[in-house]
Amino acid sequence: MSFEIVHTFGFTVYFVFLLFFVWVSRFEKTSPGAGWWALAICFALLARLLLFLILPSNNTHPATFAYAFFIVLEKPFLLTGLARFLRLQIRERWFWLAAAVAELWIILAWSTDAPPLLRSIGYTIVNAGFQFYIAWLAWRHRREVPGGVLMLTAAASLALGLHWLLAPYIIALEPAWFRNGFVLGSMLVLIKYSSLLAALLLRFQQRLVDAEAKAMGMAFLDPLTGLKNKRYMETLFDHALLLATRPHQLVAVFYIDLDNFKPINDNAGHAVGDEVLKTVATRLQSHTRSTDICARVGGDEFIVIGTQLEDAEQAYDIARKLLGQLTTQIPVSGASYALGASIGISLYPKHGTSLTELIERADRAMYQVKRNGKGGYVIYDTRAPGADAA
Ligand SMILES: Nc1nc2c(ncn2[C@@H]2O[C@H](COP(=O)(O)OP(=O)(O)OP(=O)(O)O)[C@@H](O)[C@H]2O)c(=O)[nH]1
Repeated sequence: MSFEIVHTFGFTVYFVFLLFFVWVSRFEKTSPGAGWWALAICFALLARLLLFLILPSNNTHPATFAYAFFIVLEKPFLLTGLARFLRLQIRERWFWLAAAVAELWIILAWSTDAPPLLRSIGYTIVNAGFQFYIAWLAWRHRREVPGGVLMLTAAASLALGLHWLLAPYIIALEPAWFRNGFVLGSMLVLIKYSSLLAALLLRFQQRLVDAEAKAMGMAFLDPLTGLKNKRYMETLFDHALLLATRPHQLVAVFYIDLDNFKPINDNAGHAVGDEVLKTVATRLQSHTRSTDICARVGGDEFIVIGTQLEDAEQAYDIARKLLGQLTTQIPVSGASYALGASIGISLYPKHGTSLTELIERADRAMYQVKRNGKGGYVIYDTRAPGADAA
């Protein structure tokens, strides 16, 4: 490949990356780093451009000087970008100090016309050191970005570090390697910047997904108990779940209202009341199937939807089990509290085919238990006073 083609390809790709980084840095809520990486790639681009413009003059001296000078400047920007992106508490001034020492070396070595190997050794060590440090940081924090892209950053940086250390010796032994080394280095640089760009975009996407999940959680979960809330039952509950039951199977809706919860609040305080409600939620959840739904729909009111029941008798068994759990003393901060519960039950499809209908009938059945002295369970009965005509 000719010198011009290699470089033109290199500039174009670097320039596109520069635009990408600038573009991504302008997204609101993007992790920091993109702006620093845009600056870093600017220096890599500038170094290449100068090499391209000066080298054809057949005087390699100013070309390699300019290249060395600008390629060193890329590194502290690159590392600062990574430190900011990963929110690392590291002393960034050491990056700039190392870069300043390398620049001083370059100026002194070139102005005193030191032999090529001596000229390059100072800045190749600093460049390689930066690359190894980037590789180590990216590897250490590889789990913080999905998709393992930071592992790619680490691998490309490690390879670039080795490249920087070995290339001057290889070129001294085999001058024809200069162009191959340049192409190889450019490829590794591109892999590294691609992985950093991917890391930015993946983290951006991860934050969106997390924010969405949090918003959904806040909207449809009860903040105290972590159970589903009333809004979930009204808007998100999948009615198809009820209908998905196999033939000859039932779904039972249990409307649970705690008995004598108010005195706990009044005597022991709201905070203890809250702990009691949390224990109730845990007990309901741990004594129902994972396919069942547990929700808190009011202060001390809960709904459990039991799916795939064989017969109505099984609904009684569940109600008995839940009642047993709720009447077992609840320990909070060294004291123990006694509760009771009134449970009304409705069955799909016998008492309704929509969740609203089933909840309303289970609620009525629950009130029947309350009226009869609390502490029990009953299945909705169309013949009971206040029930709809069958
Ligand atoms: N600690 C706590 N209490 C709550 C919360 N939400 C509602 N409550 C209280 O729960 C109580 C519910 O009232 P009731 O259902 O009449 O109380 P109860 O003693 O169980 O009455 P019965 O159902 O007739 O047995 C009220 O005192 C509300 O203030 C909450 O999030 N935390």
